Order: sequence, then C-alpha cells, then structure tokens
Amino acid sequence: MTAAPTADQQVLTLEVGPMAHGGHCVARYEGRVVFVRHAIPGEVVRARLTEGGEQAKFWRADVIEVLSASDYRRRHIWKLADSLRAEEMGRLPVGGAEFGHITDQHQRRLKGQVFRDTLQRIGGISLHDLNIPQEHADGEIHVEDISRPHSNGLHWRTRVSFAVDPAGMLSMKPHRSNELIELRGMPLAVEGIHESRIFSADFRGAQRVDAVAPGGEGAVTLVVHTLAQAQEQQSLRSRLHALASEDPAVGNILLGVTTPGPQNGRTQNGRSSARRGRGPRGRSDSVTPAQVDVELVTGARMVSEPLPAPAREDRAEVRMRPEGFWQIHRGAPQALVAAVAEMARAEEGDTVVDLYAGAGLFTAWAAQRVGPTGHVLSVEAAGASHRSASELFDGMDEVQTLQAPVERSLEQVRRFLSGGSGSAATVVLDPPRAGAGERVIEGLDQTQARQIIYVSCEPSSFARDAKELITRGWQLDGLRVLDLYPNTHHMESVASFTR
Ligand SMILES: C[S@@+](CC[C@H](N)C(=O)[O-])C[C@H]1O[C@@H](n2cnc3c(N)ncnc32)[C@H](O)[C@@H]1O
Repeated sequence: MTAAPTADQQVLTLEVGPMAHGGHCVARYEGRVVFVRHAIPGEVVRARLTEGGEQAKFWRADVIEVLSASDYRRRHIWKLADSLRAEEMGRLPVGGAEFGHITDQHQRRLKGQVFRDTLQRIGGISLHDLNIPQEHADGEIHVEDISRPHSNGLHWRTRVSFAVDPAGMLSMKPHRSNELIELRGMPLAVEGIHESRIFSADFRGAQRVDAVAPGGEGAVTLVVHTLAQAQEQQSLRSRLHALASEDPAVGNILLGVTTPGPQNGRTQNGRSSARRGRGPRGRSDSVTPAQVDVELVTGARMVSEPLPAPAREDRAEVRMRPEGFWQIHRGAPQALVAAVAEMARAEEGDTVVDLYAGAGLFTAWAAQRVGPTGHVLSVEAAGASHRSASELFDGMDEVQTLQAPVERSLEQVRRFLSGGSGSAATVVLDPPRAGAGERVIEGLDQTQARQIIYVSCEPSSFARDAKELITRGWQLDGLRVLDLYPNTHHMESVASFTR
C-alpha cells in the first residue's frame, strides 16, 4: 500500500458502493473504507477527503466532480448545499440537505434500503420472516411521500435553527465543521420563513435564531438566543423591534438571554447547573449556561399548533412555547396520527398510554379514539411540553398527564394499564433519537399492554428496541416508513407490535 494521503486536499477517484446509515455511500480506496457524501450508489466520482490520516479506521470525503453520473442525479435543489458548486466557490457545502442532488423518488428508494439493511444488521430482523401485510411482501420497504405534489421536497420545515456569524447574518455549518456559511434563504423551510426578511436582518449579539411557523402557515415566530452583555443586548432588542415592524412575515419575537454559569457547570453546592440539550450549539468555551430567561420582544409568548385529531371539537389546537417540541414537517402531525390510527386496535372505552408525549399530539388522538369512557395517560419529561398537554386536557377526566422521565414512570404505567377495563391496552411510544432502551422495553413487557405502536425517527435505535421486543415474544405486525425529512437522509417509521 502506498503512503496514506494526508486528510486535507487529497482527491480520490472512487467507485461508489451502497448507501449506508447516516447518508453517505460506502467506497473503498486501496482496501480502506471511505464514507462519501453527496454521491449516489453506482457513480464514479472524484471526492475530496474531509477526514482521514494513516491511523484512521475509515476516511470521509465529499464529491467534487462526477465522472460517471447516476440516472437519478439532478442539479442540487440548493446551491449552498451542493458539493459541486461549493467546490467551484472554494468552500464546503452547508449541511442539512445532503440528498438534494438525488431525484425525489430515488431518495425514498435509498432510504427504504437503508431502513431494511439497518433492521437486518442491528435487529437481526428480515422483512421476509415477518408477518406484515402486502406493502412489504416483496422484502422492500416502500417509503411514503407525505409532501405536497410537485414540491420537490422543498418548503416543508416549520422549524429551523440558524447560527449567527460575526457579521450578524443567519448562517449554517457544513457537515462536521464549525465554519459558518451565510444564508440568503432556506429552501427546505416553509415559504413564510424562506421568504421573510430575516436573511438580511442584523442579528449581531445573538448566537442562534430559531424560526418557527406554526402549522406551516401564517406569521413566523423567532426565538433569538443571546449571551451578550447588557449594552449589546439593548442594541439587539432595538434591531429586533425594527425587523418586526418592517417585515409582516415576522409575528412574535422572543429573546432568550443566557446567563453563563460557573466553569465546568457546577454550582456552589456541587450540583450540575447544566440544562440538558438547551445550551447554545457550537460554543467553544467550557462555561455552562446556568439560566435562560426568555423575554417577549414583540407579539405573543405562545404559539398554537392545529391538532389533526382533537380530543374534543372545542380543543382543536394546542398552545405551546415555540421552543417546545413539535414535528417539523408541515404534514407530519397529520401523516403520523393517520398512521398510528390505522394500526391501533384500541376502541371506545379502552386504555392508551402515550409515552414521550410532547405537547400531546397522540394523546389527543387517543382521547378521541377511546372517548369519555376510556382512559389515557400521557407521559412527558419536559416541563413546558407537559404544561401544554395538561392545559389542553384540563377538565377531561379520562386523560391524565404526568411530567416524568418514562424510565422512572414504568410502575405507574403498569398500574394504569392494569386498571383499564377495555380489551386492548395500547402503548404509543415516540422516543427521541436514542430510542427507548432496554429498561423501558423490559418495563413495558411487564405491563398488560397488548399493542405497542412505536414511532421512531432513527432506524438504528428502532432496530435495537424492536429486537428486544421480538426476543420477548412480541410480533412486529405493521410497519410504515414515511419521508418526513425530504432532501435529507432522515426518515420516520411507525410500527405495530402485538402479543
Ligand atoms: C420525538 S418527541 C415526540 C413528541 C410527541 N410524541 C410528538 O409527536 O409531538 C420526543 C419527546 O420525548 C421527550 N423526552 C425525551 N426524553 C424523555 C424521557 N426520558 N422521558 C419522557 N420524555 C422524554 C422530549 O421532551 C420530546 O417531547
């Protein structure tokens, strides 16, 4: 073997192999695995190494030239995310649209293959061995399109988080890089965000800006996060007021002021002062945020999201904080609730537990399904989302909301399911990317649940949890995979397990 190339500036000619989990294709260079982004299986490309070195187990590379193109290649839908045009401009492509060079249908075909392979590799589960009806009978996963017709997978994101560069412009980072690339729009975002004036506004003094368009329609809410000192904050506030008055697309603006805590995140009494998952991203210092105070700059503090299956007619929307969790594709709430409803066996008078419930999207559907004679328990760890759900179901005796980590509420879940009078105790499970994990699966197995409907945004953790369920005697008897994240490698699945 010749001497290994250095990580930077080396360009390799590669024959591109299959798409792997994570959105890159696998290729080989002198026996070594190279994960290639912006490629399509079957192509021959020239790719620039982005990570490598002699000791590295595998290398990473970005396509900079296509020598033999796939029939499924198209001009990238977003110039800034296109690795070919980025190369011409001497910079890296921004992350977040890594499938934008692949035709829509082929993106879904590749996602289906990745899902099938992940299920097999991590879960040891083959579709041929399962008792799942018609749609996957050929051993393939058919990923369903949920976007508007002819939309090219554009304008679906109702929530986008932007970095802010030193000039105060909204920016995004390339994959695995801290470089900031200024944006002029964000074509995956709904029109209200993409066409607003936020891309020419001056956000100096802010670290991050979250844009939220409830329901995909109407005015945009901005949550602007700052660590700045008082004077700079004041100047930022004035510019935010000016933006709101100039741009009718911008409705509410909130300022999240982070007060840095002591070094290493310890308070004086030795407890951790870190707020999990809420710190501004990309900070290089080791100061841990002690507190985030959110103040209203203009408009309203709360937003309302329409519910596809309201518990009652007069509760058609859920009021929530814009920074709380909600599905990000404008069509996702409707598509996911429809998929869960189709698989669920629960009937009027039954008992349903909604775990990782967020603001109550599936809880509302469950309450509608089982009616006033049924029983629904909704479990969510985050305080703000829990408050939204408890306000939404206030006064409905058939719905209980609980703020707790699922792993610490398994005994309550067990008691709740054993107290139900219906025939089909059902658990809806929609964990974050890491999955539910063995402890939760084991706990659920010890309840009287007859059906678990597992909603997942991460095939690998789903495959691991599915294996745990199947090992314990559950049957995977329903599976749908939905393209909730067009032009990216991500996907969402809804699966039914029964016993
Ligand atoms: C993928 S979201 C699903 C939310 C909801 N089902 C929906 O579709 O709107 C996962 C939710 O789980 C919550 N969560 C994360 N870890 C948790 C835990 N250990 N226990 C309970 N909830 C948790 C998050 O706050 C988030 O609301």
